[in-house]
Amino acid sequence: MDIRLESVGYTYSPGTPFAYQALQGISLHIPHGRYIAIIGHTGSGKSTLIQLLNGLLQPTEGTMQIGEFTLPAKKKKGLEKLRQQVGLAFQYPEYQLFEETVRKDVAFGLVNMGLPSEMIPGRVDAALRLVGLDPQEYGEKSPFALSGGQMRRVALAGVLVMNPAVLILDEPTAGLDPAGHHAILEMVARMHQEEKRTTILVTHSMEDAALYADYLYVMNEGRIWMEGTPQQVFRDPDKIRQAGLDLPEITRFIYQFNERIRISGSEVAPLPFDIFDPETLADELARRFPRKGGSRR
Ligand SMILES: Nc1ncnc2c1ncn2[C@@H]1O[C@H](COP(=O)(O)OP(=O)(O)OP(=O)(O)O)[C@@H](O)[C@H]1O
Repeated sequence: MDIRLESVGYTYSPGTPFAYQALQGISLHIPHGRYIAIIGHTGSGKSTLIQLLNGLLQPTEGTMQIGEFTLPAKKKKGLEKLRQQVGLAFQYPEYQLFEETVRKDVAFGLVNMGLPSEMIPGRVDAALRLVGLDPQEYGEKSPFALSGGQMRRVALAGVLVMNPAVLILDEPTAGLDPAGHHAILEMVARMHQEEKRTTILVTHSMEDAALYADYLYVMNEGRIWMEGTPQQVFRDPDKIRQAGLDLPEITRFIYQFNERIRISGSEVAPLPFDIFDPETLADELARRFPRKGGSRR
């Protein structure tokens, strides 16, 4: 499902004294199957943009084409269908859990869309497995008797059960500890690899954007400030900082390392800027500084 936005703008409460233009001049093309990250400081327009993408808001300027859907749409019915195909997991999605059991909660969207009841249990259990929860073990539990990370998985299963063509995750790891953070993002990465569903991650973490996404949009004051692969975007630290953001820590290290070897006139080769994970960095450094004279043992 390709996504195209042409000069899209969005104004809250237009024509009133409270009118506020949150987005302007947004043009972008996301081909199907990409893993995108949207980054930007607080208030830069990320949430407004993703609410446009799933039809919760309609553009007040410009046009959008999301698969077969054209926006602004004249009929509400089309927007409901769009929302089924573009799944949006809000920040702290666990606050939206409300049913007595995990299975009932995950089934909610399917029941609502009128899917025949005999088709529901199979889809619900498959969605639970997809997020790493055993349906036998968790299906009949109360969602409120689960850990924060497990609740988030249940909420995500409730989005995935609709089998959306596009999955949007608004800060999916906010409030989780480092292990929970890593587990959720690894799970999303695995699902993306297996299912090639367009995935859009909204994040404040430059590290996560660089590690997981193959294309980034940097938002600043309601506009797209930069876009490109992580390597392209993080090659311009001044522009990143002008948007109130910083480089991933590994990229900062690489800049400093390359600067040191340049100043010292060392013959060590500079590090490439396409490294975003510690293991690859360690390998590159080990190659540049092999132990002399073999093992000491
Ligand atoms: N309902 C609303 N009415 C008026 N202005 C709004 C409304 N919602 C958001 N805004 C304003 O629109 C701008 C963009 O907000 P948005 O929530 O899209 O930013 P964001 O990048 O998602 O921020 P955060 O990282 O804090 O979630 C902000 O200046 C915000 O104050």
